[in-house]
Amino acid sequence: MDCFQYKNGVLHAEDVNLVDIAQQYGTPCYVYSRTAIEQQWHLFNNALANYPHLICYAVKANSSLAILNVLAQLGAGFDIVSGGELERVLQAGGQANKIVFSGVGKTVAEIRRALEVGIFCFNVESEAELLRINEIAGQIGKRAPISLRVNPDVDAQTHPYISTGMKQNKFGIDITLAPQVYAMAAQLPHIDITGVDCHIGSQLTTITPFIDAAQRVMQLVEGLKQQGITLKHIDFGGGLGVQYNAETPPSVADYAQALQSVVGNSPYQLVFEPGRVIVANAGVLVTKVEYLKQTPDKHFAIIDAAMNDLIRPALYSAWQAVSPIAPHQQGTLQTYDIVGPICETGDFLAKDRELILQAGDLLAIRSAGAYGFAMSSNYNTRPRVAEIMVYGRESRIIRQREMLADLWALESVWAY
Ligand SMILES: Cc1ncc(COP(=O)(O)O)c(C=O)c1O
Ligand SMILES: N[C@@H](CCCC[NH3+])C(=O)O
Repeated sequence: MDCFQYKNGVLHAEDVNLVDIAQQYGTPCYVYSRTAIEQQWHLFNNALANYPHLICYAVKANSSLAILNVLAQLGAGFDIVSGGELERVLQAGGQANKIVFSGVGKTVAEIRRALEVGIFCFNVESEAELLRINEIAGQIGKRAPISLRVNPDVDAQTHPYISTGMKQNKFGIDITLAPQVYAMAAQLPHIDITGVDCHIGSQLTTITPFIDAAQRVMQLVEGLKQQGITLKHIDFGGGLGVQYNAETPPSVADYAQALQSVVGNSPYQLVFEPGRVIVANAGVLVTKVEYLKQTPDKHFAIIDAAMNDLIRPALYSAWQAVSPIAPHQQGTLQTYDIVGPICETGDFLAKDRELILQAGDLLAIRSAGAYGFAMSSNYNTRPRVAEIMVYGRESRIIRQREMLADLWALESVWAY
């Protein structure tokens, strides 16, 4: 079920009218549908029902405590990439023993804390990191569960900035070198080898790169067995794409089926790290048109949200749908660039959209639940916006709009 639908000519989040949301909480604001998140979770979980599995939601996609809490209650594990994300997950009620820790730059303090709370596994991205984890585990009298994140050199056919599984990327350990790094790990006194991991990129819309990578990982796993190294789990990362526009990403069921068939009847626990597919289409950014502006060349709709609130269009030329919340029944269709008030030409949320608009209209930027608020900033001294969660007929504020004083609370002037 699509949780964002028009009812009586007004866009709703579940049963809540988005005009009412804008009045109650102000604009801009992010609005998330709790039901949509739950639906996506169940879709993913059910698709893996026949296999022992652990779904570790990728916290970076949307790390709001309320969203982490919804997923924790559903039994999710979490994929984290920083000490900050670790504390967020614990704060939101997530279980430490369902956390995988990815990322190329884990610090001493982050590793120590993860060992102390007892995470499921470190996804190790280099030999140097492996040695560091071994040393810290030794110092505090623990054994560290690890998997190597391997780089299978597969083209994920996505935007180059979010492709991670090619030789020239900084991520993972070259898969051809992995057998020798596993051999080294097996000799380290404070390391427990538990699995293997691979994440080749984000917003993948075809299944072939996933299958290519999985086949390479399975070859490695077979080779390791001959070396006397038996794994317990295989982590296929995240990356499944969603529909923003005309993409036709594989369904969750087809994706899960394809990967399970590569693994066959092997006795491994399968781990996944989905982010976007769980939350992207569960959120919208609600914004108001401040002005309409016409130049000899163009029509602009200047809105109260900007690239600091949602950077994906500026950063990746990403396309996200723009829906009028209470569309006009009549008026003139114009082709608008939807732009923010920030002093950058790259400050656009959408380009060339055919809309009937007036100043004061409310718009919903769709598919904004993933990598939206999480990537927002205070550029141009703009307070980060409020976040609202909707469930059925109810809405709650899950993050207050920042106040200006918050923005300089940590600063001081140097009176000289
Ligand atoms: C290691 C890792 N796991 C999981 C994800 C989640 O990816 P996605 O949101 O595309 O599912 C990412 C981001 O691409 C990542 O870097
Ligand atoms: N931030 C990216 C996804 C990056 C995934 C991080 N590994 C996006 O908005 O599409």
